[in-house]
Amino acid sequence: MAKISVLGAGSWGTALAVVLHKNGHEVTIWSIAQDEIDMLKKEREHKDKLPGVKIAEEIGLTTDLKEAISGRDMLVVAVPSPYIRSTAKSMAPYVEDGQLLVSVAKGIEEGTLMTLSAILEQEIPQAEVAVLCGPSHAEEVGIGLPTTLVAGAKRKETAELVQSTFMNEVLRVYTSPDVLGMELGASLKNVIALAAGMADGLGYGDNTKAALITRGISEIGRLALKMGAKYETLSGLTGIGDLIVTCASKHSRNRKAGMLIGEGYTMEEAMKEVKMVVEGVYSAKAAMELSAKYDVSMPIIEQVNEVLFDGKSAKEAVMDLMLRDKKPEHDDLEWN
Ligand SMILES: NC(=O)C1=CN([C@@H]2O[C@H](COP(=O)(O)OP(=O)(O)OC[C@H]3O[C@@H](n4cnc5c(N)ncnc54)[C@H](OP(=O)(O)O)[C@@H]3O)[C@@H](O)[C@H]2O)C=CC1
Ligand SMILES: O=C(CO)COP(=O)(O)O
Repeated sequence: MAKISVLGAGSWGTALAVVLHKNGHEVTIWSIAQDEIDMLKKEREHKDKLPGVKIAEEIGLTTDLKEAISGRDMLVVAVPSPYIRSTAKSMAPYVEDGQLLVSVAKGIEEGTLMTLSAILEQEIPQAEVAVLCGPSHAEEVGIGLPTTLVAGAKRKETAELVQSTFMNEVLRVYTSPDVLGMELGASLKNVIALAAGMADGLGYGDNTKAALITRGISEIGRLALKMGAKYETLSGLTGIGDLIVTCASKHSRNRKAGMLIGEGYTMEEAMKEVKMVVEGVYSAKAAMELSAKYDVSMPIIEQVNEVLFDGKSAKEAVMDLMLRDKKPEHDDLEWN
């Protein structure tokens, strides 16, 4: 049995805390927000963000970061990407040498273009950092529906430790050394999911969705490979797998926000309506900057940026995608 704290009491942090407690670990949830912790202590359920999932009495709840970190075998970092750096800075003084941090959030930092594990490593150099992601909505993990994830780390033993800590009969965890590929897949898919949602909001059909998923992984893959990620990762659970679930699921926050924008909401109105974090909005500009930096064409992500930040209508964005210059499906396939 390990002593584990989950930092971030949103839907994902809560669902993972419930899993870890069911796996027999001693679990504490930390949140920056006192009112959230007070509510969770009273209700033992996150009624807004994860209704129907009970938080057992044995799961500790605190806003005291030092208490949450000291003496823990593992710290699961589940705060949304815009707060990763500030949370890491606050954590740093309390993290012991070699203490294991598992990043479960998805995003790329605007400006620095850094992945979240890289931010944790920069701010808390004494820590050992791993990532855990894959096609997984908190709503389904929280009630124990069969789900697969991937634990990534530089060291095989670290990935295997994360694997055995989270794995159970309804949560199958694989391992991977390709942390960069995992994090790029996990964060960029959110931007494509906004586009998939917009298509739904416009009343388009399954053909459009399939096109966005397929051409979406194609542009994510182009960039990720150029940045050093592995092809296998993009064709695996944290690449195409996560993209499929986010573009198709009724639980997806990014798809929901996109759908509202397709129906005519502004980005701000859509984010307010979804209530939970819409990570694709925060990663969209970073994705565009990466596309320029690595000189990779990312037409869907470009159109999503124009809709989010330049006032372009979703319908016009789809038209612009359809009317791009004629081209082969795969640039590098040769005719005999
Ligand atoms: N939900 C899911 O199914 C999955 C989510 N993820 C990823 O996990 C991450 C967390 O998502 P999720 O749990 O859904 O998010 P939620 O929107 O459900 O929760 C966000 C949490 O962050 C807290 N928060 C707000 N401001 C700060 C701050 N300044 N510093 C630290 N924490 C703050 C919120 O507190 P308050 O409520 O008080 O505002 C809340 O507890 C995201 O990167 C997401 O992409 C990954 C896989 C699945
Ligand atoms: O990353 C997630 C699921 O894998 C959460 O984001 P969405 O809710 O937008 O799908």
